[in-house]
Amino acid sequence: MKPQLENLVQTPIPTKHGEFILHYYSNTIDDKEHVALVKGDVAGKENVPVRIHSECFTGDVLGSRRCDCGEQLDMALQMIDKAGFGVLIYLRQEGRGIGLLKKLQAYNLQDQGMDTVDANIHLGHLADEREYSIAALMLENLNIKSIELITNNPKKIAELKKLGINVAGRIPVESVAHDDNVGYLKTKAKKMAHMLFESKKE
Ligand SMILES: Nc1nc2c(ncn2[C@@H]2O[C@H](COP(=O)(O)OP(=O)(O)OP(=O)(O)O)[C@@H](O)[C@H]2O)c(=O)[nH]1
Ligand SMILES: [Zn+2]
Repeated sequence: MKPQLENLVQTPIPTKHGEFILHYYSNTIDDKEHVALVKGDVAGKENVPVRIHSECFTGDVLGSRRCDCGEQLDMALQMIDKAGFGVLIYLRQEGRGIGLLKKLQAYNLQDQGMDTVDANIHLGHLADEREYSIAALMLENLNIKSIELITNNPKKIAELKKLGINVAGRIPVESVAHDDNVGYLKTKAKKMAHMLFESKKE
């Protein structure tokens, strides 16, 4: 049976990036609380700016400097606010899908010299175990015709296209690298094909 999604509640959330409507979804794929933060009128629209953000408790909530997630979240909301319409889909697939416990273990392995990809593999996981069918169902539920995806990750774009989402373009979201995350960002560029440091490539 095709996975099902239900839009159970919508409620206004005023943020520092203006007013959004938070949509709470239940689904038949997992028991996680996936949400979409929607600004303006997106139904029936083309080229809607969309950020599909995977949960990062350490980066999003604690402001960890090991990664760029918190900054990307903030930058994406700012972009959507500026555009006057758009969607932030917040998927509860912590740690690129391996969960918080394993991500924290992976951090300790990274402190012993492994990079973010090898640490996942050492723990018996894939480098990236995420899956975007819930995001695709949310976009369908919101009746969005085509999106401009806020991302540096080409794999995310390819996965969404495979799920039938019309990705009309990409909006880069590059934070400023610093000492605590530059190694992590370089690994993402080198091993995961993220479009980072492009202007600095010779
Ligand atoms: N396993 C693991 N997960 C991480 C690590 N650092 C961040 N994450 C998780 O990675 C996810 C974010 O993925 P990223 O690869 O940073 O970015 P992306 O979403 O693929 O790409 P962008 O759209 O460009 O941000 C979140 O779920 C984080 O919890 C790490 O070192 N190990
Ligand atoms: Zn993070």
